[in-house]
Formats: sequence, C-alpha cells, structure tokens
Amino acid sequence: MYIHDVSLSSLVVAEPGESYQSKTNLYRWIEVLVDFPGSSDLFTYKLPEQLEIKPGDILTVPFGTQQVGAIAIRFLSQPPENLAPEKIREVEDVVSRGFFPSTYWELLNRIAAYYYTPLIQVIRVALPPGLLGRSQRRLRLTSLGKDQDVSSNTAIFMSPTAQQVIQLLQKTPTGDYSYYYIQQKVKSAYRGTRELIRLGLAENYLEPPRLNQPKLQKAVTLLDNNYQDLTPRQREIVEVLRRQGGESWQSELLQTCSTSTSTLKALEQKGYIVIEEREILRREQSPLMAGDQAKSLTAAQTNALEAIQSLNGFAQILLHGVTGSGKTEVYLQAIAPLLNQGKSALVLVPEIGLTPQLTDRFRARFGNKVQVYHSALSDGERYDTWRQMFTGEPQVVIGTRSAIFAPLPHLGLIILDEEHDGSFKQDSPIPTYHARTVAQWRAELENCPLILGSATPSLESWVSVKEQGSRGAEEQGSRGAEEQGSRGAEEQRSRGAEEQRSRGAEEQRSRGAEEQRSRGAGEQGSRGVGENNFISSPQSPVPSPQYLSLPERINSRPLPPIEIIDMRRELQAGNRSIFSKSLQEALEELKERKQQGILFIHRRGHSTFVSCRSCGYVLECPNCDVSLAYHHVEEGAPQLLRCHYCNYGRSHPPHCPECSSPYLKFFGSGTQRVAQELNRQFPHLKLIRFDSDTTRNKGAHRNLLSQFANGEADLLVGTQMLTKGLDLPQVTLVGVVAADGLLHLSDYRANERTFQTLTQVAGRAGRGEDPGRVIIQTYTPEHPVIEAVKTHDYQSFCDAELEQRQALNYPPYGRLILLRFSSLDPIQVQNTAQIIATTFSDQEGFEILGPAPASILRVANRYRWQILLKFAPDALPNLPDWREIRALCPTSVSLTIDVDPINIM
Ligand SMILES: Nc1ncnc2c1ncn2[C@@H]1O[C@H](COP(=O)(O)OP(=O)(O)OP(=O)(O)O)[C@@H](O)[C@H]1O
Ligand SMILES: [Zn+2]
Ligand SMILES: [Zn+2]
Repeated sequence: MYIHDVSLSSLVVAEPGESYQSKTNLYRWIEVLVDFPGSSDLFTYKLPEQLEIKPGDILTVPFGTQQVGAIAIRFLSQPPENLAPEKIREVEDVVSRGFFPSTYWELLNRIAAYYYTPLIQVIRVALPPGLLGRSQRRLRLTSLGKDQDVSSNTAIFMSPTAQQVIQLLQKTPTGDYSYYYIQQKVKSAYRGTRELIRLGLAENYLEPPRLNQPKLQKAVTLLDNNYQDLTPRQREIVEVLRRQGGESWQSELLQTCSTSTSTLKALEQKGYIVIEEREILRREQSPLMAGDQAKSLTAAQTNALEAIQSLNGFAQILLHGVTGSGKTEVYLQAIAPLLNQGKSALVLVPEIGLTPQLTDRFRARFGNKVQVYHSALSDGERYDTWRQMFTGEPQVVIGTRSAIFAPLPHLGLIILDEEHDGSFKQDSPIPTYHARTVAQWRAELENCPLILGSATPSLESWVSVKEQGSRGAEEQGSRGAEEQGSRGAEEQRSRGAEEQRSRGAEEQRSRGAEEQRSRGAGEQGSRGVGENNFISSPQSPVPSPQYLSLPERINSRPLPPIEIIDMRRELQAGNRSIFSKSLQEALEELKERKQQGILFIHRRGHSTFVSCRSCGYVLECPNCDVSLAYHHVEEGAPQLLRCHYCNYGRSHPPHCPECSSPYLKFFGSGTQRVAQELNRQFPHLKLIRFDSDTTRNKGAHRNLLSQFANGEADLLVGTQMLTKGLDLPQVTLVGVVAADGLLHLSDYRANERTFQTLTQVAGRAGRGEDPGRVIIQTYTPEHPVIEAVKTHDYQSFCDAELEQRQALNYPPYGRLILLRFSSLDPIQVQNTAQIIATTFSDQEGFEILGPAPASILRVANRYRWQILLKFAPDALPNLPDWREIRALCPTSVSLTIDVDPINIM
C-alpha cells in the first residue's frame, strides 16, 4: 500500500467508447479509495490478471489484516516510485461494476483539486447522506449453495475453510452474513469465500446503508380468478382485485373490502393470490397537477430555443431574460425532446422550498418524470430519489446546489436557473464549491450543453460573455432580438465549441503534468488526496458562454416603472411613518382595485436591536458579538429576544439589565414590525408574513403562497425569499421598505447583490394584465445602484461595477481564496492566523490581506479570524502546500479554505 496524491495529469480513465481492454494491458496498478474510518488517502493496488476493473467500480481489497470495501479511482502506468512493486497487494474482487462512470470520477477529482479538499470529502457531498459510511459488504448463498449438501462428494473438493463458511451460512434462514461477521467466525475466511464464489455457491453483495433501507410494503397480486371453492366474501375480494388490474397494496385492499389479513391469507393458501413485500420508492409527495401543453413561443423565445437545440455536445449559454420574459418556458421546451431521446436533464434552482411554483410547472409538463432532490428531504427520500436516478430512465431532476452531483447516466442538458444567486455557493464545510463552476465542468465532461439563466446575470458570467470577442455580448445586446438568436448560434458553431473544448483540456493536462514533474518524488508520499496545487485561471479552460437574450416580457408587457422615494424628504415633510406618502397611497388603492401587493423587508423579526434610552446599553447575545433581535408577533404574544446567528433566545426584560430603567427602545424594522404597522395603519388590508419564522414547517412555503395566489390576502410581507421566481399575475404593487440595509453590507459584492435583489423583487410586479408599480424607499436615492435599478439598466450597472472590480483586482478579474480560522480560544486562533500569514509573505504572485478578525469576531462562542489571498488576473501563482498549512493549525483551530469566496464577512 502506498499513499499518493491525486492530480489531473496522472488521471487516466477509460474514455467513453474507448476500448477498455487496451488500458488494462498498459496499466497494471490502480489507485483506490478505501472505505475505512478516518482514511482519506488513495492506496495503490495491483490489478489481478483475469479481473476486469474500471474506475468507479466498487472493490474489495486487503487492508492491514482485513478485507475492506473500496472504490476504484484510476489506473496507474507505473507503480509509485518509492514502493517496491512486489510489496503492492492485489485487488481482491469486484463487488459492483460501473457504480459511477469515469467522467463522474474525473468531476469529483477536479473538485477535490480545485477546492483543496480531500477526495473522500467530495465524494461525501456527492452521495446521499450515509451511503458510503454505512454500506456493508455481505455474502449470501446462491440457490445452488443453499441446496449444496456439504457432506456429499462434491464437497470433498472444497477446502476446509470453504466448508466452514458454507456451513455457517446454511445455518441461517436467509443464507447470508456480513463479511465482518464471517471473518470473526471463520479463520482466514476470505479464501473460503472466494472459493465459494468461484464455485457459484455464494455471491457478494453490497447492502445499502442501514438507516436507508428500501421501504417495503405488502402487495397483493391476483393469480387465478376462476372462483372455484371460494366463499362469497373471498370471491368479492378477488373481484375487487381483478377490477384494479390484478394488483393492490395490501393495506388499500383491506380497506376497500373491509376485510382482514386472515381472509387474505386463506386466499393465498388456496393459490388465488400472492402477498409479497414490494419496494416503494419514497419520493417527495407532490400535489396532482393538471397537465399542461407547450405554449407557442414568442419570437425571442423561439430564437433562444433554436440556438439551444442547434448545439451539439458541450457549450455554454447565458440566457439573459428580463423578469417575466418566459425563461422557464424555454427550459421546458428545450428539455421535452431530450426526454424522448432517452436523455435526462438537470435543473438547479437556488432554494427549492421557495419555488414550489417552478417545480409545479415542470410537473404539469412532465408528470412523474420529475424528481426533486434537495437537502430538506428525509434521508430515506434522498436515498430513494438518488437510486431512481441511477436507473437511467429519462427524467428531469430539479434540485438545489448539491443536485449537481445527481448520478444521471444519460445527461442531455444542465440548467442553472437564477445563476447569479449566492446560494449556489457552499461556504462551509469543504469543499466550498460553486454549483455553477461544477456545472461547467460536468457539462464539459458529459459533453452536454449548460444553460445559465437569469434576469440579472452574475458579473462572472457577464464578463465571460463579453470577453468572447469583439462580436460578443455588447453588440448582441443592442441588436434586435430577432436577428440575435440565430446569428449568435451561427457564430458559436463556426468558432467551434469543439476546438475550444479540446484546447482547454489540453492546456489543463500539460499544465498539470508540469507541476507534477517539478515536484520532488519524495514529497509525494506525504500528501493527501486533492491537496495538489492545481489551480486554473478564471478565463480558462472552460470556453465562454454564448449570449442569448429575452429582452422583453411576454406579450410585450412593460417592465414596471420604479419610483425612488427619498426618505429624508419624508421626514422633513413631517412623515414619521415607515411608509412614505406614495407607498401609503398605493396601499390604499390596492383594496379598491382588487389587486395584490408585495412588501420587501430586508430583515425578519420585529427590531434589529434593543437599547436603553437612559444609559445606552444594548442587549447582546452571550455567545456572539451581535445584538439580539426583538421578536414580537402580535399583541399579547410573548416578547422574545433572539440571536440571528446562533439562535439563542431569552424573554425580553422589562427593565434595562444595566441601570434598571424601564425605557427600552427598539431600532431597525423587521417583518414583524412592518406587519404590525400595516395592521395599525391599514386595518382593512389582509396580509401574510413570509419569512423564515413563518415558513419553518414542511410545506409552509407552498401553503402561504397558494393562500396568497387564491386571493386570501392583499399583501405578502417578507424577506429575501419572496424575491425568487414568484409568478403571480395579480400582483401589481411591489414596495421596498428600506433599500439601504442591503447596500450597507460591507463586502465587495454588496452592490451586485443589491442590484440583483432589487431588480428581482421589482420584477414580481405587473406580470399580468394590469400594469405594475414599484416603490423603493431609501435614504440614499443618489446611489448609483439605486439609479441603475430605477432605469432597469443592467448594462450601465455592470460597466460601473466592473470598472471598480478591475481597478482593485477583485473577481471576476482577480481571484480570491479566503482562509477562515475559528476556535473557542481567542488567543490561539489569532496566533495561528498570524503564523500562517507569515508563511505566505515570502511567496510571490498574490496579495495577502490580513490576518484580520472577521467582521463579527465571535459567533456561537467561536472566535473567527481570516486571511484573504488575492491573485492577479491570469497569474498562476505558486500556491503553498495546503497540507503544510493545515499542519500549522493546532487541533483547537479549525481552518476552512474557501476558494472563490462570495461571503467575506
Ligand atoms: N410563449 C408564451 N406565451 C404565453 N405565456 C407565456 C409564454 N412564455 C411564458 N409565458 C408565461 O409568462 C409568465 C412569465 O414567464 P416565466 O415565469 O417563465 O418568466 P421568467 O423569465 O422565468 O421570469 P423570472 O425571471 O422573473 O422568474 C409565466 O406565467 C408563463 O407561463
Ligand atoms: Zn440602561
Ligand atoms: Zn448568538
């Protein structure tokens, strides 16, 4: 055994369609990941002759004195340098073939390398929870083995261990045991088991994780219905079963016929029916949808669809469609023909609970071919949905960021809807992947198109389109929608996506190889999986997306006009309400016109902090360096103080804890306060509060949204979560109570995030017949972001913002890596951050910002420090060895390496 690191250069896997046989002749070693607690390294094994192994197969290998499960990762053409070939042990056997295709493994390896994460941890995010950890290898008798008479003549040829093992198995009613148990009971059992398998008396299998065993339910199947010797009661049951097509779940049959299990048993004994356990796949229960037909497309939609359908193999599309322009319809029609070709599609959305409407639209179109996959499913649901994907049946998987790992065998298309959304990025734990980046790799490896859809594309995507060349996005943007779709597609084709792809791959390979060579051989041994220095510059190797736009709303409906209200003026004019005059008038009109409205508030709760008027004391969280938010839903409800970081809660004190003054004042408005204020000023308006406090239970989002859609309320009052994808034609008014809270978040993405949020929330208004109206209240109306939102001017916002980013080398130009340290010990975490920062100081090619305390130093009693590394564009710096960096961290300090971080706070 030998520990070796993974790097792309030595990643040799069978390409699809390539002859695998020729590879085995070349490569006589294989690296495997062993399923052994605490082991995250790759180990090298010899390929036995006569045994076909491919990357992605599940194996058994000798490990120390045991046999353990393992996953074949990749072939090696040479044994590791400092290990004698004769010391390398052989793979024992293949348990399950083709568990994952080779492209999938390459994907996992890229993620491990790019995000500095041990491969095993990447595999853990890719698999449903618990699959790897708890799966168990077992041995069971075949029917031949069950009938084998151990004292007979044939058995004489069996070795004594094989005889012992088969006797052990025959003693159990099921004829199977775990390997672990067999090894405990029979000395050197492994030889015996191999022998039994060779003789066809026993077989290997992998038992699925214990907690997630398939769910079984009794099913009744009709065998015979010629009614002889049946009582009238029994005859009735058989008749019911026949009318149901000869099959029913037992529980349903019992209910329909009001009968008992003993009556069914009697029928079974007479040979009329069989009752057997059958597996039911647990999937999220979905409401039944009325079917829905493809809509006839607008000209711009048609152009976009044609461009998408003309793609062959890997290509990226940025589908920039204003809010309400019908992007979803384009997705649906792009997917439909794929399903008919036997392929599947993957649709990623920011937060699935928030977008039941989107899932419903897919279900209405594709029925039960739609699978929903996200972390809020129970482990059992996740496991079953995951296995359903493996069947290879054409299907549409809709999910959140981790669904990018959905094991769909024939992937025909990947879509990232609202691609700009921050929830596609994982901040912790490692790998700190961005689903967009992973989607780009996956589409490339699976050779299928990737569509990035948004009304407010991320600057990353925008820049990559612009950099595509002189005939890029800018020109296209100003061209008529008509012309643009087809021209764009043509350009793309002639430039040859193919060529780009192979170039990208080549570059990568040779770069990887170089690095590999330059590293000392001795060094290799100490490294773990995925700790190599591969890093790619932002522009390469993935080719730029093609730009498609849907510049207008459906039916040429206008985008809603946006009024900016200067709240300082309101105050000067004597209006002390949180609602401006305009907003008050607009709210008054809602009821008269039988229309609905949405009010956006940046925060939940009632007030963001509570402070004493007499001494200025601010009530703070005992575990975090933040103030406590005041929660009070309505008159008579308990008054609570809650920490929005660690969820600490306490009752609201009647007096200041410091000076006992009774005069405590509330600052900063959240959803609860706005709701209370609305109830006071507009008692006739019915409202629904929509924030993480009111949507905690499963299905709550859907319930509240359908209440609102059914007209049971006039106003929807909520946070961020109502900016995403709501398509409600009756909504004419959108109000933003205070835009400033968004702008004042102190990181380099605050402007981009504010522009996106405000544009998206504004986009909820006027999607139906009646024109919309948007009112944004702010104390800084002159802010350039607010002005760009007002004029719906994405382009000029981007230009201004990109200029700043470029000047400071921030993404999408420069690249960032954030090291986050945290510890219960305030001194140790600071010292560690300082020590590590000095190890960087002699390196060239990047700038070191920090170490600095995080903007909130303490959260949940952990002290947080960080170091930001900033790389110049196109620089391929000599990055430190992350293993060594990690080694400098004492166990009490945890380090997260966040590659391409988007939250730097
Ligand atoms: N070709 C069409 N003809 C008629 N109606 C359409 C057509 N395409 C889409 N629609 C309808 O227009 C509305 C808006 O479309 P959709 O929600 O897909 O827009 P979107 O671009 O995804 O919006 P957003 O980005 O704001 O969420 C939907 O109700 C949809 O059913
Ligand atoms: Zn006080
Ligand atoms: Zn707290």
